[in-house]
Amino acid sequence: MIKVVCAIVEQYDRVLLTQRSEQMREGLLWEFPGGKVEPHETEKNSLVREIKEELAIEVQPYKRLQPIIHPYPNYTIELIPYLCKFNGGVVQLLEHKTYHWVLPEDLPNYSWCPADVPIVEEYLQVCRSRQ
Ligand SMILES: Nc1nc2c([nH]c(=O)n2[C@@H]2O[C@H](COP(=O)(O)OP(=O)(O)OP(=O)(O)O)[C@@H](O)[C@H]2O)c(=O)[nH]1
Repeated sequence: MIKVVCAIVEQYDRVLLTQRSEQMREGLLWEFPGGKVEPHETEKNSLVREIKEELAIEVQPYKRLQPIIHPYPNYTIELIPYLCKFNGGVVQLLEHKTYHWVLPEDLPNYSWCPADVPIVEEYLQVCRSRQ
């Protein structure tokens, strides 16, 4: 199973989404940015590294949400979401097609990677519990 971490980066009342580029697996679908955890790397270190490599911004993971195990046709991933603070930098698209800063209420309107659908749901619950 491939272990993948993803970042729910919050700034003010919006959250950062990225669209995978055409050449990537799950091309053109939307995701929370992140990537595979390398051996001997902690989940948080891996997430900070991936976000810097892909988007050139600094994030600070502070809360792990419920991991999702999702079988794709040729491999299975464990997708581990973290709520993250935005710690600065300007987003540069080094791998993705595009990005959006989105209000939580608009999250269901995106074409998500299938593994992200329950994560979006849990995040919306987190947002509701804050009100
Ligand atoms: N980063 C990320 N990957 C996700 C999400 N949801 C999801 O199904 N995935 C899948 O998890 C896998 C992670 O691959 P990746 O391509 O982002 O990871 P990476 O940058 O480390 O990959 P690389 O080895 O191609 O450089 C892909 O199959 C991707 O489609 C998500 O929200 N974020």
